[in-house]
Amino acid sequence: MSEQAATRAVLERARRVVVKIGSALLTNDGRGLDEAAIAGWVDQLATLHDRGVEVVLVSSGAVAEGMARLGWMRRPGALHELQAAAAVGQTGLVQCYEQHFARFGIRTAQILLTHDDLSNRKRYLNARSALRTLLGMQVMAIVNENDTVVTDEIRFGDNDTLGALVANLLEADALLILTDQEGLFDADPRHNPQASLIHEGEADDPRWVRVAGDGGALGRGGMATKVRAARLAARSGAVTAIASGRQPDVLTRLMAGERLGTLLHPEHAPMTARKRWLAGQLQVRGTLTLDEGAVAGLRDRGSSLLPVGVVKVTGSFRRGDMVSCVDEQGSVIARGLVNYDAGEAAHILGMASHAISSVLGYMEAPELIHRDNLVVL
Ligand SMILES: Nc1ncnc2c1ncn2[C@@H]1O[C@H](COP(=O)(O)OP(=O)(O)O)[C@@H](O)[C@H]1O
Ligand SMILES: N[C@@H](CCC(=O)OP(=O)(O)O)C(=O)O
Repeated sequence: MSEQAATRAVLERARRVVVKIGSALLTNDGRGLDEAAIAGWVDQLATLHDRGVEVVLVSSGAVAEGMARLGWMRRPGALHELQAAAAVGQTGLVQCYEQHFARFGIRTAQILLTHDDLSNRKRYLNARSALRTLLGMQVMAIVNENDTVVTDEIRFGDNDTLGALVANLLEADALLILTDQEGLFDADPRHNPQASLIHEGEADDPRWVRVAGDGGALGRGGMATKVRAARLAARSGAVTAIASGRQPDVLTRLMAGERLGTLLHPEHAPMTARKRWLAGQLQVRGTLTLDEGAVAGLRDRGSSLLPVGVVKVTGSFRRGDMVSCVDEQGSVIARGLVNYDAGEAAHILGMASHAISSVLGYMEAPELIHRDNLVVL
């Protein structure tokens, strides 16, 4: 078997998949939901469901449908208006899916998540067990961001990231991202008609970040967030396909191993669930700059981060917050939950751990970040 065929066969074997359908595709050129297209994807999802593939759907479209229902021609800039449009549109979105899945006797459930839900460990575990239970009951879960309650600071914004985190949560075999382009091109085809499609590659390949641009008028993150989503999904071992939702039978063809769209596969062994949860956190409260020895310790030996390897502390964080670890050139090396607040960390940086109690008057822990709470990126 050729290497390409072997790669595509991953999808033939996939038993649990997350399918993400983007705004750019769902929304009939900004005139509300494209119901005929939705009916077509539901037909394919029902086929996969009948074959015993476990599917979770991440669907955008609430804001666009809300705008159409409210008669708004332009996407509002103000957050409270976006929240209102999402509230109006989300009911229509789920109703549309529900009606079409009912043709196949498939029950549906709506799950609205925020970044907070996935960063709080307890709520993350709750979301995971609810989704697993729904899968066990063969219910089609339809996930979206809970746009009505998020603020700019804590929103995913695009649904690619949300799709990847759901793939992580469920340890899905694949993330299938449907959009309005055939896949990832070596330049944005909206501006470069000569751009050519990338068929296969590794999710972590730095070249993809350079070629992936932003989104169109309807979508949010463009290819940049799809490439990032593929990297996130790879952390739990999932392969990501990016393909055009307008291709007839795109989902069933992808799952039959057909060479459609772009396939980005994981290069490394999957991280543990806890490390993935750490890696998925978006809110970072500060930065620790590490010397060369500490960078090598984290990268090559999986060590904890000790104060002696830190040369600079920035930001205002408390014990237990997420901080970023960078090298002296500013490249991000790792991320983790810190054992000391910013003021304490600034006092003990560069010191041997046995000196912590004499400087601070106490010692919470000998390391600034324990290796169990640290994820190397
Ligand atoms: N390298 C690239 N390859 C393909 N599409 C790209 C690339 N860079 C930017 N894009 C743009 O990304 C858009 C898809 O993303 P987006 O508009 O966010 O859609 P969705 O709502 O489906 O997530 C495409 O319409 C395309 O113009
Ligand atoms: N949560 C938003 C979707 C955000 C969005 O458009 O994301 P994307 O489909 O990734 O471009 C909505 O339902 O309108």
